[in-house]
Amino acid sequence: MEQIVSEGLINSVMAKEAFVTESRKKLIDLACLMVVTLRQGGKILIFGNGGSAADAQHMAAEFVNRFLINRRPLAAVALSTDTSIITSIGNDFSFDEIFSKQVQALGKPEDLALGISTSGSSMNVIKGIEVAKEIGMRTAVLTGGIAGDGGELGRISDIFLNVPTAKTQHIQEVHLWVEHLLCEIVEREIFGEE
Ligand SMILES: O=C(CO)[C@@H](O)[C@H](O)[C@H](O)[C@H](O)COP(=O)(O)O
Ligand SMILES: [Zn+2]
Repeated sequence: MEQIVSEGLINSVMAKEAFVTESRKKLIDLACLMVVTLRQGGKILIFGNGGSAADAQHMAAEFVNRFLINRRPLAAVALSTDTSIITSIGNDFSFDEIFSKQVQALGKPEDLALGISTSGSSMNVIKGIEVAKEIGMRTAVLTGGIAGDGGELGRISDIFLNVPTAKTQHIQEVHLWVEHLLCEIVEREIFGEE
């Protein structure tokens, strides 16, 4: 048990370090894309599966309510939360379309689609990003995997932030850290130290 704790700590820290070494600039680029989107009256549509579905709604809550500063709400919607929409699309059409149909319904060219996938290969996230591109939206993804190219999602998105480790749990741990950093940068850029 001691070993599990020690290895978990070391691997988690190493995943963060590897991410920052590779993607510090891309993190800032994505934060800037979010700032531009929100300043121009666009919204951020966030989606992913499992733990990443939880991340999507966690992040949307930080934007709509607050992160560190009391300020006006920022426009963000998690597409992983409406069980009626998700089950009806999954039941009547395909689970692959649970995000793409919502992006079609809500997305506007001035919006940003943010997909989250530790494998970079979940078909419903890929389809969500594809539809966002068709609409003319900005697109970004948080991915993982040792290849470092973000998989299919990395290939089709404007910006991808990849966590270069094979372990899903550590990719998710870094994703949450990155999501909080994005919220902090965006909030400070738009509202300063209010
Ligand atoms: O939280 C975890 C694993 O830590 C799982 O729920 C995980 O998110 C699910 O298996 C997802 O379906 C994985 O999808 P993805 O990240 O590869 O797109
Ligand atoms: Zn998990």
